[in-house]
Amino acid sequence: MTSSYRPNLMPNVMLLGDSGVGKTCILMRFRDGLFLCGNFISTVGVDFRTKVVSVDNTKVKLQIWDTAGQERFRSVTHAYYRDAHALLLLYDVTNKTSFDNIRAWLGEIREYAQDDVVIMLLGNKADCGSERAVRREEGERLAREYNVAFMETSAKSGQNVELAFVAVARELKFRQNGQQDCNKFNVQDYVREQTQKSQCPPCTT
Ligand SMILES: Nc1nc2c(ncn2[C@@H]2O[C@H](COP(=O)(O)OP(=O)(O)OP(=O)(O)O)[C@@H](O)[C@H]2O)c(=O)[nH]1
Repeated sequence: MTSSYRPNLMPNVMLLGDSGVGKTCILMRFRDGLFLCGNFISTVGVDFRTKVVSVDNTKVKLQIWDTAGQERFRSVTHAYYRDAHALLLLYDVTNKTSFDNIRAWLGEIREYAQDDVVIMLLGNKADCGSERAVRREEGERLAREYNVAFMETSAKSGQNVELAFVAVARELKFRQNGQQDCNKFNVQDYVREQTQKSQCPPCTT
């Protein structure tokens, strides 16, 4: 029956961050499980994809907007902020400038997005160990300062990519159910727990 495929929730999720940080690759990894190595074609304006995720028994159809990081498209992308329910804000851990620019991105978010938008900061390209220019702790500190969730990701290895989208889907589902004030779900705690679990050494008992 078609009704079983009807999503309960269809939030808009936007990908933001400097050009080249990996927004399109994160989306391709999440949606199609693919990574096209070395294939950098800058997004023009805004691109759109959907993917359904299950949160407990709720189907959440994420409507994902992949924006161009290039400055010349800024006025186009600003027009979409207002309709976003969640923002995944990326920097590239091998590119210090992209990290330094996060404060400016957060300023734009404050100016153009809804006050209650869910924001998650992602340090992408975590697979590039030897080229790293931004330490994980720096990302964590910045996220704490702005009171947003944080994790490092890799579109190449898939590290934390699914988790990032599922975490915002969970947060949005709980908010829609009016449970945001009940301490039942907190996206920052959830992300911290889940990333700690994945970093734990294997159990020996
Ligand atoms: N090693 C590594 N490379 C990545 C990763 N994510 C993206 N890249 C590479 O980074 C480059 C840019 O990726 P895109 O996803 O096109 O970047 P973007 O943020 O969408 O860029 P704009 O569309 O210009 O805003 C490509 O050459 C990708 O192959 C990652 O997690 N690890």
